Amino acid sequence: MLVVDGLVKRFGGFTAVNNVSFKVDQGEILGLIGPNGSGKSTIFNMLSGTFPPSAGSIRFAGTEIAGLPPHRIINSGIGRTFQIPRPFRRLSIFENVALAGYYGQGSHSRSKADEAAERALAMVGLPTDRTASVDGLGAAGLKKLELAKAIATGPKLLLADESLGGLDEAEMDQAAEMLRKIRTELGITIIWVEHIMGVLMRVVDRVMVLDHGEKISEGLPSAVSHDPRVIEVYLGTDAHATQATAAAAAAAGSDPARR
Ligand SMILES: Nc1ncnc2c1ncn2[C@@H]1O[C@H](COP(=O)(O)OP(=O)(O)OP(=O)(O)O)[C@@H](O)[C@H]1O
Repeated sequence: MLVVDGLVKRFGGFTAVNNVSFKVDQGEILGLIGPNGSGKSTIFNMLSGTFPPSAGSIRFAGTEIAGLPPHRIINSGIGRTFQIPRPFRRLSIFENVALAGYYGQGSHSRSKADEAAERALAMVGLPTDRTASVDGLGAAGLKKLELAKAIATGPKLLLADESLGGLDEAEMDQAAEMLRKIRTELGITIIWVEHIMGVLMRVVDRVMVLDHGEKISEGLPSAVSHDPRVIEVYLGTDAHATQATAAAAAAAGSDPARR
């Protein structure tokens, strides 16, 4: 579905992403991890058209999209969430999501945008009435709103920049379950950037690890969590817990009822 080849991003003389290649298959959840500043958001920004790559190719569903503007990319079926939710505070929850739906579909039908908003809000478990205010939402609610906005754009591929940092255990579990549901029920392929390995490793099919803008590891969670380089640059003292989570997820994954 997505084939990225030799992706490079330079900011002046600084190379933030250096010759990164990877593929994502239809229906997959790929975890994208790495230390702060390793280039994860920069990759998302290139995939979503926020800025053009300095070099390299991004093929989505067979079409080259590198360097296209964000509205063209969103209309082609790539949606994204942002780490820091910034909803329009003067609009209701519904209006925020409907606006995203209106922008994302490209065809500019108000009724289709409203329908997309209703479906997306029901999916994430937020009120579908037209007047509920954004002001009542806490951290978990704002993240749901962010997801609903992305879903309303009708993506085939979702770039989820989650950052579950501010949430409690139950809310994190719910957010992880939500991504699974989005994949299973809506058939949306997902790339997920998240620092909390105890949640991410339970959900993803594969993991790709960046360090200083370069891909240093890629594979099944169980294998990547044992990779000495990944432990050295990223997992550190979390390595054992991460390995245990990945092993438990692999065991659960062989049970079809859990997939
Ligand atoms: N617009 C920009 N101009 C200059 N440098 C930038 C720009 N955007 C990102 N960078 C630099 O590129 C590097 C990669 O940043 P990026 O935000 O992609 O990392 P990240 O892996 O997403 O980090 P985090 O986990 O903290 O979100 C960093 O050194 C950052 O300072």
